[in-house]
Amino acid sequence: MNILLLGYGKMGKTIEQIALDRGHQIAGRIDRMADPGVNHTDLDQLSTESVDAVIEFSSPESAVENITYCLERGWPVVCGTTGWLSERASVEELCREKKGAFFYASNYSIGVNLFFRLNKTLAQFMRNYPSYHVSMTEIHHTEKKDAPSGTAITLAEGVMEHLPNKRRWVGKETAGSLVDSTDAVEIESLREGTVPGTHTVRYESDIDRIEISHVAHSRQGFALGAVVAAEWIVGRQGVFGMDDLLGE
Ligand SMILES: NC(=O)C1=CN([C@@H]2O[C@H](COP(=O)(O)OP(=O)(O)OC[C@H]3O[C@@H](n4cnc5c(N)ncnc54)[C@H](OP(=O)(O)O)[C@@H]3O)[C@@H](O)[C@H]2O)C=CC1
Ligand SMILES: O=C(O)C1=N[C@H](C(=O)O)C[C@H](O)C1
Repeated sequence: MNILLLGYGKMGKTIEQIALDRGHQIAGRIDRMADPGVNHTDLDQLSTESVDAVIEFSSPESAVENITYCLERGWPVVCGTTGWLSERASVEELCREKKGAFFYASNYSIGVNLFFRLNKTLAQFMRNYPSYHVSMTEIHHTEKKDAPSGTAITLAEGVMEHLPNKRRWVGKETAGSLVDSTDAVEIESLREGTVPGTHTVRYESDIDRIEISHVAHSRQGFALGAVVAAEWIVGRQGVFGMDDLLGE
């Protein structure tokens, strides 16, 4: 399969290695260009048939433009970029309108997706124990542009699904300035060295603490999941996520 890489940074390079190991070819590698027009000129030179699927791991500012371009060209897109989800509805709408294929996951690692399920199950248990206060911490490398991480937001959404008194999430720094944050899941974002991604969900009472954590040792799991999603999306039409790939 011919894969176009949009974003050729830490993730793009890891994905390339895994894609080659799995027998795929790289149709192109597009990284940041000073002038966005230059970027598209490069893409315009690729024939539609030379790309079977696009894997997009760029930046919060460029993701929507990149995805839109690919959907217009009829290329299936697997996107891992975080920090752009306020525009998710319009991207998904465009995908349906174009009868295209779009796959998004805040985290492509199988382990994290198991952790998402564990998080929901734990939240279901905790529903009957309101003396426990839920909060989260995510730790990433210092180059990360967005906070909280996309994964932390997905975890907070999983908690909100099962704890009726939690209706939104807030960054820890904002929580302190709110008059009332009792209806919010507080997320602390820490940036340290080269940490690939650590997420902790915590339930704290006066008596004790229950905590679950996922610690990524490298970017391999994220990259492998994205390549598997690209293999899976070819020939499909619609808007997809990891539950479609892994089975509910
Ligand atoms: N869903 C998941 O499983 C995972 C998601 N991520 C997310 O993926 C994204 C990328 O992460 P990572 O690779 O670590 O980040 P990097 O900063 O290492 O790489 C991103 C690359 O994209 C380039 N870029 C910027 N603008 C464009 C553009 N318009 N078109 C193409 N490329 C562009 C950047 O160039 P320049 O440096 O010049 O700006 C950079 O080289 C982030 O949003 C991150 O949160 C990361 C890991 C896992
Ligand atoms: O930027 C990163 O590195 C990561 N981003 C994703 C996120 O925001 O959740 C996934 C992973 O944690 C690594």
